[in-house]
Amino acid sequence: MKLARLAEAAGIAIEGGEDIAVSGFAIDHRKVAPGTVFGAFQGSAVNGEDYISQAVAAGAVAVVAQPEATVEGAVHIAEDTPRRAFALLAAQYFTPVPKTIVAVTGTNGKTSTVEMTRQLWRMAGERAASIGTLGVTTPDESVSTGLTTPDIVTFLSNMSGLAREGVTHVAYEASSHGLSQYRNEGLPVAAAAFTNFSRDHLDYHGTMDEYFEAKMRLFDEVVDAGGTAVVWTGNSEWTAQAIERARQRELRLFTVGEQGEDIRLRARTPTQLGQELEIEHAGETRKLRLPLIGEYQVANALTAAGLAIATGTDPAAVWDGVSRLQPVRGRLERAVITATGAPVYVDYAHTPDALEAALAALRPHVEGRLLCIFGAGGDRDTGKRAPMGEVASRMADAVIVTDDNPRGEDPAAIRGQVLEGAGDNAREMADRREAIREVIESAAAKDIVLIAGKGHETGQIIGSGENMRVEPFDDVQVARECAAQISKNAWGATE
Ligand SMILES: CC(=O)N[C@H]1[C@@H](OP(=O)(O)OP(=O)(O)OC[C@H]2O[C@@H](n3ccc(=O)[nH]c3=O)[C@H](O)[C@@H]2O)O[C@H](CO)[C@@H](O)[C@@H]1O[C@H](C)C(=O)N[C@@H](C)C(=O)N[C@H](CCC(=O)O)C(=O)O
Ligand SMILES: Nc1ncnc2c1ncn2[C@@H]1O[C@H](COP(=O)(O)OP(=O)(O)OP(=O)(O)O)[C@@H](O)[C@H]1O
Ligand SMILES: N[C@H](CCC[C@H](N)C(=O)O)C(=O)O
Ligand SMILES: [Mg+2]
Repeated sequence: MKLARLAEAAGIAIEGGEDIAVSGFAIDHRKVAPGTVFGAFQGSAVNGEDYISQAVAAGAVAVVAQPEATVEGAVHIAEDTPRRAFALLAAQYFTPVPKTIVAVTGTNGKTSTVEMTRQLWRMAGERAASIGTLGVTTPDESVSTGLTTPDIVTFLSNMSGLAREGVTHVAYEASSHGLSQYRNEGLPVAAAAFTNFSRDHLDYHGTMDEYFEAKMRLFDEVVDAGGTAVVWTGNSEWTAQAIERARQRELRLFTVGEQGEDIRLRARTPTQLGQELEIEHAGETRKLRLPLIGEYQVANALTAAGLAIATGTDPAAVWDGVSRLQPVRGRLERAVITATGAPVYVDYAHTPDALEAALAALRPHVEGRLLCIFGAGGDRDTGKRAPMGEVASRMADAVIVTDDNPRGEDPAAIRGQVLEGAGDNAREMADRREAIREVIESAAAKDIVLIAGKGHETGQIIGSGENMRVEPFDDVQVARECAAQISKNAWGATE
């Protein structure tokens, strides 16, 4: 494909390029091969512009970079927002793409919502996939990408790969990092959802307002003009602002929730294994059985239903699908029931709001004590730690603060910061496996155990840079091993 043609289709002005053939795109100079367009971006760790000459030496035919950057020996595509221009250009190269694409943003619930949207489409007979924290999930397999929002080249090539496999519907998760770094751009996005907004990632965004602005790029710029904004109507001021932004862009507004205009949640009754919902849609009231526990999953399931309906799926098939939704890996996943009969749940709550939602989800099912084990990640927003301690202490009966990916920080210092917000019912225990073992051992028949923070993760990240190592650790698996070991001991079996 010729550079000039790609640029023209992307609406980017360049001089020449008629004879230059493009054979790929890269944002890391180590991935440049002859014929590559290189995106040189200023990052938070290094400046990609420092690698331009090495990229050209490796065969880059064009470099998308700020006007001030020096490019010799290749076409300089000079743009003030090079990440955006690069995305638009690359999107012309990675084709075809699935015909129906939707995106989900919000502090919590993105992974659950994209996964449920995928399930609803699939049950309605579409070939559907999702992209997010759990990786790329297609009708045939699930492959992890490492990040919630992959880099732009991986993202676009995944999208066209999915289209080539015959996938027609994709729901992707738009994290605030991904949005602010233009990691998913350039594709037609028919509908975008906003789940909720609360504290996280202030290490990166600085203030709540800036964090919100990053998310709002989804409504302001990424979703198609004339597309749909699906908004879960929590009670927060942020929801109202998101609705206002959708109005300003003249998007079709589709609101969901207790105050929802399009899908109204009229009643919710927890049952032993799920919940009964009464909803109103298109002037009709209907009762649904959601086979998942937790109020927060109602928000995600109905937001997913909104996305499916907004993209033309038959509502009858959507409502039928809601009653058959499968649990999302690591989100209130029941790992095991202890020998005494206490269920042990694993959840990915890693913000104060999510921890509150997860504990609130379990509370109606608790007849004895609610026991909670969690930690906070290193090299991440430090200000969320004490509020997480406060929430856990307030909502659970007993709390153990342990380690969760300490990365480059001193784990004891992280635990200390969490404990600053916690009360007398909380204590610390560095070793996560030990903490899980002890709680499972002490859990009585009517207790419920929540192990929060790592969800689907399969490793404990310790150290950073060259000293970084990942020790295998899977909360679900560890809980099962501990429960099995304890029941074996209880029955007097020998090793
Ligand atoms: C802070 C952050 O988000 N960093 C991400 C970002 O890096 P950056 O653009 O700042 O890159 P940088 O490392 O400073 O390098 C600048 C540029 O130079 C290039 N480079 C760099 C070195 C070199 O030798 N040659 C070279 O060309 C890099 O490819 C890059 O284009 O872009 C990189 C490529 O896309 C990501 O790998 C990297 O994710 C890091 C590893 C990370 O930990 N990100 C986390 C915080 C993250 O993004 N999380 C969110 C999830 C949040 C949530 O779910 O709530 C996510 O979407 O995954
Ligand atoms: N709608 C919701 N409201 C409040 N909390 C939620 C909601 N959905 C999920 N949570 C909480 O957040 C955790 C993470 O959920 P999920 O993975 O779906 O969110 P996410 O937005 O993708 O998170 P991340 O930013 O890490 O990718 C859940 O395990 C649960 O504790
Ligand atoms: N995507 C989130 C996940 C955090 C999960 C938690 N286990 C941690 O490591 O903090 C982040 O990168 O902040
Ligand atoms: Mg996610």
